[in-house]
Amino acid sequence: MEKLIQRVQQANSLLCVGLDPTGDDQQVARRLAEVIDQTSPYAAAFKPNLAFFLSREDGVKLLRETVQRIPESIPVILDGKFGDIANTADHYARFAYDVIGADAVTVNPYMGDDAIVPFARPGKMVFVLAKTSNKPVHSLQDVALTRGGYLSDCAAQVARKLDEEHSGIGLVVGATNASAVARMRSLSPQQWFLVPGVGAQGGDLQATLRAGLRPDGSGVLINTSRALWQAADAGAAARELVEQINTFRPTAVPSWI
Ligand SMILES: O=c1ccn([C@@H]2O[C@H](COP(=O)(O)O)[C@@H](O)[C@H]2O)c(=O)[nH]1
Repeated sequence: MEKLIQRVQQANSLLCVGLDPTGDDQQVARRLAEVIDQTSPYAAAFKPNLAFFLSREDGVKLLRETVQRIPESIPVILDGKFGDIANTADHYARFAYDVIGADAVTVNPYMGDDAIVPFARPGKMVFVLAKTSNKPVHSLQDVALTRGGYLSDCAAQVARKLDEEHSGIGLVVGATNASAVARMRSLSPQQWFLVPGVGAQGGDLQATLRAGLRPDGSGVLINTSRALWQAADAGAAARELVEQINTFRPTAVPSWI
């Protein structure tokens, strides 16, 4: 978390650059290098999605090389949506942190605390799926509880409890439902949110930031993947997005000026 906070301050950015590489192997290697190099000045974090690498023959090698290309000062969140019993989760954690060199992961909380805790190593961050961005059917997350609230609230409560015990536990909250973002923020006033859904999924940036930003103008990482991958100039697109995000937060002078 310290690395993330330092980077957010250094770049004056809450942008998470998603890396969901598509195309043939040669194109992908070239485009990954281009996107990383062009967007690095504006990135608070990078988020490679594991599926887009594992679907290639040399996917793990490509993922390692991708992470190695990212400047050391910028946190890498490996979006693997891991979630299994503790001894299996421990192997996923070794893969993410020791093999790949990630600073953080995404985890599916459905199997409970022991699916999450092995990832909570000192100096690492864990983003727990709470209210995801996909629409429209949330037959589990939107189940209404008899005590009030929704099943997704339980994920937020588990993440908050684990954050108090281990620190560095945040939430994944989709940008496609601003009122859910607000509800998650009321349940987790201090935790970091990883927020996908802006760009290709049509999430409302302004409404999301209004609902999700902490009073200090931080605590939210806005992820966008396809919109940057497909941009003619990924650097310009990233910069523009950072500027839009910063109009909704108290800003310092960006480092790139
Ligand atoms: O709720 C979630 C959790 C994760 N994702 C992931 O984020 C990116 C979004 O990509 P876009 O191209 O910006 O739509 C992708 O890797 C998803 O797997 C999510 O979208 N929603």
